[in-house]
Amino acid sequence: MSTQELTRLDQIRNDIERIDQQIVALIARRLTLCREVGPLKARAGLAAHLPDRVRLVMARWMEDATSHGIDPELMRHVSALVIAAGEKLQVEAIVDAPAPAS
Ligand SMILES: C=C(O[C@@H]1C=C(C(=O)O)C=C[C@H]1O)C(=O)O
Repeated sequence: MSTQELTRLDQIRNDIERIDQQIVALIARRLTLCREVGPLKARAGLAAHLPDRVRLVMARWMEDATSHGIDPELMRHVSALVIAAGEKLQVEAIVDAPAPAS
């Protein structure tokens, strides 16, 4: 491998690591919002898991994947994991939430 190629490999790996940090930060932000929505939905009598909404959100991830030229099946799996993690946090937030003043 030439010195030029080794330099390029280093650059690419640095870019990948930066992107990984951004992905984690964005997922953390999304999960924080999902947690916040839990008690609001509970007060509105809505379940943490809403199948119609999940279908819509997953379809959007998959459409976006297609428009970026990547496999929508990858995003089906990723979105399912991210959504399930958010729903778990919602349930925990509902259990932890103080009872509303009547
Ligand atoms: C965040 C919500 O709650 C759940 C999580 C969703 C998500 O992570 O996108 C979508 C629907 C619900 O199953 C919501 O109702 O908007």
